[in-house]
Amino acid sequence: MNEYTQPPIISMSGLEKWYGSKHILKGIDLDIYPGQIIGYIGPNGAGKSTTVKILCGLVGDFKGAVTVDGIDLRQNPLAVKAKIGYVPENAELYDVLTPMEYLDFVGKLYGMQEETIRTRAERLLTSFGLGDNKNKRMDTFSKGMRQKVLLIAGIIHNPSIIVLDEPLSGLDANAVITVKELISLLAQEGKTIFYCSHMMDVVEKISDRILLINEGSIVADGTFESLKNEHGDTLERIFARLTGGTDAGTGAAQILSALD
Ligand SMILES: Nc1ncnc2c1ncn2[C@@H]1O[C@H](COP(=O)(O)OP(=O)(O)OP(=O)(O)O)[C@@H](O)[C@H]1O
Repeated sequence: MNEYTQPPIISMSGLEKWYGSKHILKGIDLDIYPGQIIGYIGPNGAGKSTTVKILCGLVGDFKGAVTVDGIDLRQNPLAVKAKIGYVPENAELYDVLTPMEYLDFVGKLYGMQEETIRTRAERLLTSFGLGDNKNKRMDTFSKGMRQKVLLIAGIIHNPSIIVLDEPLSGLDANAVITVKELISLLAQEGKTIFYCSHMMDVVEKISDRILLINEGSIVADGTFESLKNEHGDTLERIFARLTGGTDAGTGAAQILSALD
């Protein structure tokens, strides 16, 4: 199973997005193949979330074409949404609900049977250490607990593509390990993972293909090994070199001197 034997599961061509006069995405052409773990990295404001929100049908009014498993996003957004599980970075949860109620709501939006939702929700909540909290209102939850519920909501319908926007923010070290492991297992099952993150060490380890976006354009695309051979030894340095960033020492020194 690789890019040469199967058609792409996600195809973007000439993808452009403007917000008012701001040109956010400047022509993205990408073919992503089943089972790939894509690490999508780039500086703040580069366009990562915008790309994935378009892919997930949450942002419209774009130029270019997006197809998912051969389905055109513009023509059939509902069919595309059914194939994708989206885990946003900081979503508003319905705080007054319990995880079980929230997951029931989400599962029904995906047309799942009540019994399947309940069984899966209970098993997933237990796996994430939230079994004892499944019937507690989420307004009492910590950031990490909420993030876990969002993760579960993103995968409960067993989608073939999972899009994660900074899924590890707020998670403790144990949960980070669980999610990293989960991403690998999901990919082994043939699911495609599209993973936006600033955590270079994690991206380096789990991705089999890294995409670097800078100012709305993809400036690097390859395995970590191939990027390393071409651009530098660590993902942090590759990132800094290709996005015109300063090295960490210089940046920190500038901040400190601004306090003089
Ligand atoms: N709804 C919106 N209206 C206007 N501008 C927006 C909107 N959403 C995003 N932008 C702008 O689009 C640009 C790209 O934002 P985006 O959230 O895609 O970046 P990102 O790469 O995900 O950044 P970060 O790493 O900070 O999450 C930013 O300049 C942002 O201000």
